[in-house]
Amino acid sequence: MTGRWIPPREAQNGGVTVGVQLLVPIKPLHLAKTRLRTERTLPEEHAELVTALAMDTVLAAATAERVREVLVVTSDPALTHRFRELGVEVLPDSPRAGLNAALRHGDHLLGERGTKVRIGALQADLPALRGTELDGAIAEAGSERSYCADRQGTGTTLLLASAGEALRPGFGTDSAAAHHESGAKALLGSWASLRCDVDTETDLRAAEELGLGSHTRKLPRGNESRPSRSEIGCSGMM
Ligand SMILES: Nc1nc2c(ncn2[C@@H]2O[C@H](COP(=O)(O)OP(=O)(O)OP(=O)(O)O)[C@@H](O)[C@H]2O)c(=O)[nH]1
Ligand SMILES: C=C(OP(=O)(O)O)C(=O)O
Repeated sequence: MTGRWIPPREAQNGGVTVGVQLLVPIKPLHLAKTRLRTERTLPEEHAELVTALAMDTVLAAATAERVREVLVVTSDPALTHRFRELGVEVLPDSPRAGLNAALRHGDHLLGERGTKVRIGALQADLPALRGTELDGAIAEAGSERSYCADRQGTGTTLLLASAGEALRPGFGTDSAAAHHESGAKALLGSWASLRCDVDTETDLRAAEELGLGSHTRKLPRGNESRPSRSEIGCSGMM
């Protein structure tokens, strides 16, 4: 895909930039979303799936009125190329630095630019995301540090810093509780598309029921008829 998608919004309100800058972290493709991989998954198929999930997430987030800009944080060269082709800014990450380190790094880089913006983090695996639901969550957050839990209630799909503050990400196991303990307000709206992060096949089916974005929707599904990687003599890491 080529061509610019949607330019960052330049709205200003008394010198303060309006809207949230959302950081979307993505692991290198061969390391990401291991729970969606089976023995039968080909490396290039897996890379396409992870890319499609992230593209649908980023493109949907960019349609939200309350989002000024979406920035991908990754060290993956193919992802960097794909997103830059779309006109999405990509911030560099150091390989294997970890999710929270990647987000702190992105927050720091944006802070160095000196614009007074509100920072948030959005998971890259929300392929059914609707911009209107993201808008609803940002509206409910008001100016407070806030988080949106995933549909299981344990993880976090969206973290918003309060305006002018650092993000202080606490992603990882039980991050919803960690963000709650850090003083963030729980966002309680019933935004199914914002809560449906995709870690497993079951999650992917749930996202499918909500309506997948166009990149994920067009991928072939099901690989039961194909021989497994060991059957065709593949070994080692993807
Ligand atoms: N830039 C960056 N992103 C990361 C890093 N670690 C995790 N992420 C991203 O953070 C998001 C949340 O992570 P998970 O939902 O656990 O996804 P995952 O680690 O790819 O999936 P599993 O291998 O199944 O655990 C995903 O979009 C990851 O790609 C990192 O070190 N750097
Ligand atoms: C890292 C997280 O994602 P997941 O629970 O989807 O692995 C998180 O929610 O903090």
